[in-house]
This record gives sequence, C-alpha cells and structure tokens, in this order.
Amino acid sequence: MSFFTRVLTMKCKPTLECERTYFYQALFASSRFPGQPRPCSSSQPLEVRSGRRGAAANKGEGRGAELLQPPPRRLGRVKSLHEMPGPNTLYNLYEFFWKDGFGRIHEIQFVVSIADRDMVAQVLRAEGRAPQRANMESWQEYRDLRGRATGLISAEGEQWLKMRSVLRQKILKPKDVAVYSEGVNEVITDLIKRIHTLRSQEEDGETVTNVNNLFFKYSMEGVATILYECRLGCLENNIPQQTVEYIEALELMFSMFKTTMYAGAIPKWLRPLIPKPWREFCRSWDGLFKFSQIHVDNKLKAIQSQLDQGEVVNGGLLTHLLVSKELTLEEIYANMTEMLLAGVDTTSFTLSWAIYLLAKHPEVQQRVYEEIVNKLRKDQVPVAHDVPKLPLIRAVLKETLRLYPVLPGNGRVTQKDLIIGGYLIPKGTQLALCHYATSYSEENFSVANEFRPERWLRKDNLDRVDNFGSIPFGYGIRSCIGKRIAELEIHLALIQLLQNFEIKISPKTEPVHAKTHGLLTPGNSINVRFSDRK
Ligand code: HEM
Repeated sequence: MSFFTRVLTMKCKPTLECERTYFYQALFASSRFPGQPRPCSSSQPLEVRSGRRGAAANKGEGRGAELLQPPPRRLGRVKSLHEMPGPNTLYNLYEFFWKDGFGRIHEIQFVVSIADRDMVAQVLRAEGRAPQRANMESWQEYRDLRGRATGLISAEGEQWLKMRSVLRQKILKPKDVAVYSEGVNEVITDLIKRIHTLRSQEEDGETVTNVNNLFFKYSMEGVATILYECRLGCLENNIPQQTVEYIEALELMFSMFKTTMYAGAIPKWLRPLIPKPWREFCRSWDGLFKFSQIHVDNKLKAIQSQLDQGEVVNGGLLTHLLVSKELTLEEIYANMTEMLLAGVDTTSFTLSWAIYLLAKHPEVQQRVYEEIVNKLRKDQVPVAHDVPKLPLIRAVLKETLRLYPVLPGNGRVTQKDLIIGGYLIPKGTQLALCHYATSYSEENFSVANEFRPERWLRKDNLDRVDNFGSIPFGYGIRSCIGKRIAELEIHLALIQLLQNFEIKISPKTEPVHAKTHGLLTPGNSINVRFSDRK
C-alpha cells in the first residue's frame, strides 16, 4: 500500500491535552483515485466534534441508527474535500523523512483520517457486504507474479466473501475456538517450562529479559497448534530448522516494514534503479508461503493415509478445509499464510504489553490474582469455559488493547459517497480510522492515560461497556477473524502465568514507550521478574 497514493492527512495528538481532532488536507493527488479533487494547501486546523459525549457515551447508551446520519449541526452546507485543511507536500516530506514519521505513524496518519469516535462508528456502520480495507496492490502483484491465490487479508469483493463465509464458520465465535483450549494449554505448559529455564540463567534467578522474544515463540506455537494442528517446536531449546527459516521470513517482513512500504510506493518503472525493496518483499513472502505449504501438505498426506486405511478423519480448521474442499488448495495455502502472518506478532506484542502493565501496576495484578484464586479451584488449569468467570482478566486484555492497540489505525476505502463531519467524501477515498487517538481521548475514556481495567467491567447484564473509541480488532463484517483465537491464547496464558508467578518489573527495564514498526511495538526491551507464588 503506497502512501504516495494517499490523499489527505491529519495529525493526531492522542494525549490528555488533545482537545481537538484535526483534519489536514493534501498529501499528494492520486492517480488511483481519479474522481478526487486536487488538494489545496491550506494549513488551518479544523475543529470537528460530534454528537453525544462523556460518561453516558462511554457506555454506548442509546447509540444506534441515528449515527448513520451526520449529527444535526453538520446538516448545513456540505463541504467538498477541497475545503478540508491540511499540511502541504513539503511539510509532509519534512515530517516523514526528517522527523522519523514512519516510526510515529500511530501519531501521524494520512489519507482522510478520522479520529472522532462517532464518525468512526458512522463509517463502519454504513459499510456494505464486502468492505475494502486498503489498496492491496503490492500484495496482489506478488500473488499474480508467483501464481498464488489471495487470502482473507488481500482478497476483495466476491472472492473475499466466499473465503470469509467458509472460515468464519470455524473460528469466529468463542465456542468455535473453545475446543482448542487443551492444545493451547499444552503450549502454555512449555511456556512456563521455558520461563524456568530462562530465569535460571540469570543472576537473580527470576528475570526474563525481553519477554517479547518469549511471547513471540509462544504465540507462534499457539496459533500454529490451532491453524496447522501441529507443534512447531518454537519453545524448545533447539528450534527446528524449518521453523527458524519461517521466523527469519517473518522478521524480514516486519523488519522491512519501511522497505515494504516503499515496495508498494515505488512505481514499477523505478524498480530497476531501486530494486531492493521489491526484491526483499518477494523474498519474505516466498518464505512465508513455503512454510505454510509444507505444513498444509503434511496435513493433507496424513489425512490421505487415514482415508486409505478406512479411518474416520476428525480434526480442526485445516482438516475441515482440506476435507470439505470448500476452498481450493491454493486458497488454503494463502489463508494459512496470511492468518499466521496476522496472528503471531499481534498476539505476542499484546501479551508483552499486558505483562508490562500488570508488572507496573502490582495493585491491579493482586486484584486479578485474587479473582483467579477465588473463582478457580487451586491449581486448576483453566479452559475457555472458565474465562467468563474471570471478568477482570478479560478487562485487562481490553484495557491493554485500548492503551496499546497493536494495529494503531485501521482503514476503509469508501464504497459509496459519504457525508462525514460535514464533508462529502467521494466513493473510493482511503479513510484512516485512528483508534489509537480515540482510545486516548478523554471524551471517550475518563483518565484515559491510566491503566484501569475496571472501566470495562459490567455492573449488571444491562450495562454495556462497548465503545467505538476502542476497536482494536476492528468492527463489522471485515473485522479480525482471529479475535477469538487471540483472546483464547492471551486469556489462558495470563491466567496460568499469574497462577504461577508474581510478575515484577526488572530494574533493568527503562520506561517503555510505543513505537510503530508496522505494528505498535514496545520501543525497548521489557524485562520482568517471574517470582514463584508462595
Ligand atoms: C491481539 C491480537 C490481534 C489484533 C489486535 C488484531 C487486529 C486486527 C485488526 C484491527 C484487523 C482489521 C479489522 C478491520 O478491518 O475491521 C484484523 C484483521 C485480520 N486479522 Fe487480526 N488481530 C489479532 C490477532 C489475529 C489472529 C490470532 C489471527 C489469525 C489466527 C488474525 C487474523 C486476521 C485476519 C485474517 C484479518 C483479515 C480479516 C479480513 O479481512 O476478513 N488476527 N486483525
């Protein structure tokens, strides 16, 4: 996806002082959006506020179809994109290339950026049957080049609808993924063993440095257990070579974040002069596809041999896909590749942030621990059905994702003309939905900068704490299909980690700030002490 194709830009300052939502206009006019007006160069910020605010709004009370209409004060003259103010091209170049804008994309967002909760709700509630997130041209180009299929992330239109309707049957609901509890718990047993090994290598016998390395391995092992129905050996002392190669390809994909952005941004005719970004982009995808193909083929062989012996074939998602043949083999490769890509770092960074926050807030950790002790039997290994008994654990995850939404913004390409904030946004415009900014807005969440999981607890069955200000998994028909998998992996891991250890911040840890590196990542190592529970 190329930022040169983006049309409008905005700077979000998601801090306590942030009182205003700024729309800025005009990065570059786009040849891919021919219907759009050319930008102008006004730089006056525009205050855009909408509808109801405050505590009642936080609880989602009374929100409904009225949000599809622009709030009344915007019903005056509808303005065009020409009139939307924004910084000029020079300013954008300065911001991106001089002030490390790529590393601060969670603060600086481009395109028509919307950092107003009700407007975000308006966009998402108005979407059609096959919403488009962003221009995936470079992903599509790679797939065409190698004769590969698209997966859920890169597919559009009818193709996407077909795949989504097959995959959603197996992993979209909590009860669908509950069956994977046992497999995930086996991975957690290995995670805990690994913590014992790692901390025994430290002087104090308790510290694990850079916990994200560990959680990366846990997440990869966990998601592969569900997707490929096999173990990869990520948490072993000697990781199998195949898995090492996959991790390298994944690292390349993310370490090349800026480069892969350039890969999409650099026009094809410039590639002979600047070949590296596109070459690395392809190399990384080759590695990711190769790995998935090996595991899918292994499963296929195993199924075939069971069938040859007249056995009944049972299994999880992959078995279902291979047996039912609702997707072609190439589509299965593509979806397994894209889901594994989407499911590893997202989960591991979220788990790292959750552990960091719990270590920094021992009083919250103690309350969560007491809830676990009170609601589960001593030493009980939790399964998915136990999680609803532990509302605080769920609240910890929600609050972690509010403060550190691993995907700090989301996107939609409008599929019809929309009037938003008094502006006519033509069909085909790329929108950036800035939920990092809305998550920190004091209007959506009181004491927004603080870690307060309790804000997510329901007082009774009628109490709703949903909030469009924080939608870390997206919303609607195109929302994250792996949400329930991620929740299962994170909830079960947090419960067992707290059952086993008191988690304390290590003196070796500097305050950790978020950095955008494709995803919202910890800017420096999170080092924590895992002390045995007495
Ligand atoms: C904490 C963990 C995760 C977070 C915060 C997260 C967040 C997101 C977000 C924000 C989107 C875009 C949704 C939208 O456009 O409305 C998304 C899409 C997606 N996610 Fe996740 N995700 C996580 C874990 C996972 C896992 C574990 C998997 C797979 C097992 C996964 C697979 C996908 C896929 C395939 C899509 C594209 C869906 C589509 O276009 O139909 N994600 N995710």
